[in-house]
Amino acid sequence: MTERIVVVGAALLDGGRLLAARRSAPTELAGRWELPGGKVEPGEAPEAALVRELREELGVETEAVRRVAGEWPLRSPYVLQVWTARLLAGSPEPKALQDHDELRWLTAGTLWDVEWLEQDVGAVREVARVLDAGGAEG
Ligand SMILES: Nc1nc2c([nH]c(=O)n2[C@H]2C[C@H](O)[C@@H](COP(=O)(O)OP(=O)(O)OP(=O)(O)O)O2)c(=O)[nH]1
Repeated sequence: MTERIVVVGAALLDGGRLLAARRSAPTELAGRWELPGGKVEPGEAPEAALVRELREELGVETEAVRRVAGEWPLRSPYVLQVWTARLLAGSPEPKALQDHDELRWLTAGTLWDVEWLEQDVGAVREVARVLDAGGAEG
């Protein structure tokens, strides 16, 4: 059996905008933009990993809303799965606390203004469909 480890990416949506994060490390990924998130730990639900990672990396309180259809291969044994997410009432604004050096809220019209990690492009295309359909609400 091949081991497969899920990396959860958050499509954090707020007012029709998506939060993109620029990686600061490791060198081969630094400077490129991604969906904030990280590795799901053994026995952890992906939605819980998403909430934990966003708290650690961005200092925000969030909830996962729904899975975005699809799964994207990363460097073996990792695969990227994406959930839409929203900020809970009273959450602080996101800050680049860990792993990132810049954050940007993107609209459907500015989604491709940043240089996404190549392996994220398929996922961001799916998120674009969610944004076009009106966001995470509902
Ligand atoms: N978070 C995130 N990671 C991504 C994306 N695309 C992509 O290739 N990756 C890669 C980068 C890393 O090699 C891996 C996730 O690792 P990470 O460093 O964000 O996760 P983590 O906080 O759990 O890592 P660790 O330091 O605890 O090992 O997946 C993406 O959109 N979001």
